[in-house]
Amino acid sequence: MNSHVTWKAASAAAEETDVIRLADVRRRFGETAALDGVTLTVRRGEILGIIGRSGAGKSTLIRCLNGLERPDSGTIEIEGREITGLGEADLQPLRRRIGMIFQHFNLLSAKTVEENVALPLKIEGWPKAKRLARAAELLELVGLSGKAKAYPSELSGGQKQRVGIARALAAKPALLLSDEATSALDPETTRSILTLLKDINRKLGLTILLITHEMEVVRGIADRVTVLDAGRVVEEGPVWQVFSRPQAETTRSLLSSIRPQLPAHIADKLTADVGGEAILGIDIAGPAATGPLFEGLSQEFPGGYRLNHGGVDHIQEQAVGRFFLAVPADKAASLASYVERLGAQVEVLGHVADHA
Ligand SMILES: Nc1ncnc2c1ncn2[C@@H]1O[C@H](COP(=O)(O)OP(=O)(O)OP(=O)(O)O)[C@@H](O)[C@H]1O
Repeated sequence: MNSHVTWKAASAAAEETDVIRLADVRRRFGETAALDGVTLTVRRGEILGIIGRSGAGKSTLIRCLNGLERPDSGTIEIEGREITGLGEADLQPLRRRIGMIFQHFNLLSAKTVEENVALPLKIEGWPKAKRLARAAELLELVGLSGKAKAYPSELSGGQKQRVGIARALAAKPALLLSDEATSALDPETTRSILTLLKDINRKLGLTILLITHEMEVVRGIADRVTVLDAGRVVEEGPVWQVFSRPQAETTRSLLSSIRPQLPAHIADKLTADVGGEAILGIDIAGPAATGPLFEGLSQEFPGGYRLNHGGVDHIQEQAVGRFFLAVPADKAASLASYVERLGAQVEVLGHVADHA
């Protein structure tokens, strides 16, 4: 049977479904379970972030997705087609369905910007005029129309990544896989690249898989997030929900750089001995976070609490609040149940003898 025809048929059948589906994927290296039963989906049109510490299995996952690594067991479907059993010849068209961008851009220094962008089309056998026309279209999309004849060495890091994005999109992939694509860029350039990715996601309905250790990247543009730890999915969900109430210890630790933390001079005084003041950590997200939380608290507990630290952030247009309150120890339980009734999650972090 013509594999091109079956490929097309499988793609058409999966058009309305998920772009990628992994079910119970396992891959060991000796004693190390790099992927230990990973099940996840990337839905068409979404931006999914995958985060995890070094060694969590992110690179192994990427290599399994582009067929460079074969799982020991489990299934990987791309646009409805199971790929784990495919040979090299059948993997080629699959690889073209995934456009990739990298931390160090991977541009060819001896080729011009337009030649770099057109390269995947040259490999596919497009005639020169057509591929240069497509390159021009893509360079306009990424805001680099004037740089077609420039060489990579003449570009800034942000411009190089724009070229990388244009090249990744050349063959109209089903998915853009971003492998730490902003890790080598300064914060301002990172923001401009993220804005571009979000823009392309909206304009073209492009599905994006972001593999990153930068929480800001996921907070900035992802719809959903999956957290990997030691080869397992330990948490997943809409970004605002996971970032407002991380449940797994790994997620809490990964997010510690972007969530308000109890100031160190107060944390240093915390003890497990009940007495003095209790220090409560309060997470409240969604509509409840912009409601009259403090007005209500002041009425219910007049003079009975102090705000130590915290604030309200906005993720995916949802308010995400995190506060640290000091409360007389004998009032802690009733105050905690009051804010829990408003939809907050409360944790007693410990007690301090004096005013902290
Ligand atoms: N080819 C290999 N041989 C032996 N062990 C490997 C191999 N590839 C990965 N591993 C191990 O599998 C685990 C997962 O590695 P992987 O590179 O996928 O993690 P990662 O999340 O990408 O880490 P990083 O963020 O540091 O790149 C690690 O413990 C790693 O040492």
